[in-house]
Order: sequence, then C-alpha cells, then structure tokens
Amino acid sequence: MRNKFLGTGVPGYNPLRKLAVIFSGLRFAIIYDLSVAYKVVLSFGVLVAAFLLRAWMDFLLIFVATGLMLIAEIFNSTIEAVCDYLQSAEDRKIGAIKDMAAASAGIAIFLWIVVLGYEVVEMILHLRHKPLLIVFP
Ligand SMILES: Nc1ncnc2c1ncn2[C@@H]1O[C@H](COP(=O)(O)OP(=O)(O)OP(=O)(O)O)[C@@H](O)[C@H]1O
Repeated sequence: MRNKFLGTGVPGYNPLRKLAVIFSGLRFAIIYDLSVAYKVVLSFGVLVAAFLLRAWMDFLLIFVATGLMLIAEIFNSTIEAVCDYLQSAEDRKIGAIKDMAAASAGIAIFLWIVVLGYEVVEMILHLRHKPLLIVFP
C-alpha cells in the first residue's frame, strides 16, 4: 500500500485495489464487532421489507440511516484502536478522546433506532390493514 507522505509503496491509481481495501475494512468492522454485525443484519431485513413493499423513500431513509450508523461505528472503532495503539495505559486524554468518539457513534445509533423503529411500526400497521401488500404491492 502506498504511503504518500513517506513516498513508499506502489504508486498509481488502482480502483480495484481501493475496492478490496474498502471490503477488507468492512469485513473487519462487521465480523469482529458483533454490535455492528447485528445492526447490519437488522437493517438488511427491514431494507428487504421496504423493497418488497416498493416503499422507495422509506428504503432510501433506512439505507442512509444505516450508512450513517456504520460510518460512525467504524470511525469509533478506528479511533479506539489508534488510542490503544498509542497508549494502552490509563490516560485521561485517551479517555476523553474515546468518550467523544463513542458520543458520535451513540448519536448515529440513536438516529438509526428512530428511523428503523418508525419504519418497522409503519410496515406492521400497513400490513395489518393490507396483508397481501407484500405479494401484490
Ligand atoms: N487508556 C484509557 N485511559 C482512560 N480511559 C479509558 C482508556 N481506555 C478506555 N477508557 C475509558 O473506557 C471507555 C470504553 O473504552 P473501550 O476502549 O473499552 O471501548 P469499548 O467499551 O470497547 O467500546 P466499543 O464497544 O465501541 O468497542 C472509554 O470511553 C473511556 O472512557
């Protein structure tokens, strides 16, 4: 991997390599963090339901809220890992940095819960009145 500051690594633009890096990061975030994995699975289920109901705006809203939650969770884990790498001993500054990172993840998770909760309740109410809607939207 190229380090543009040190001038080391393989130069040049390689989109496939970038994609591989993105998927590797996602794999780390989802496989090694159960709290992220179950949220992604939950979102996927609700996304499929929104797709079957042809509720495109709801689909987009769930998609954006899930993306926001994933971004914040991944940044939070990254900051925690950098902190632990730089200072594994007890340190007040590290504690404050980690707390701030956790706060940003907490806000994104709160928004995700509000969106997902609203969407699930809406879908249940919808299907209670028109149960065949999932087959014949
Ligand atoms: N080196 C440290 N010095 C001082 N306080 C710390 C330190 N490491 C962690 N903490 C405190 O413990 C809290 C939890 O940190 P930790 O790294 O254990 O995250 P976590 O609970 O594993 O979070 P997540 O579930 O997102 O992985 C931090 O928010 C911080 O307040």
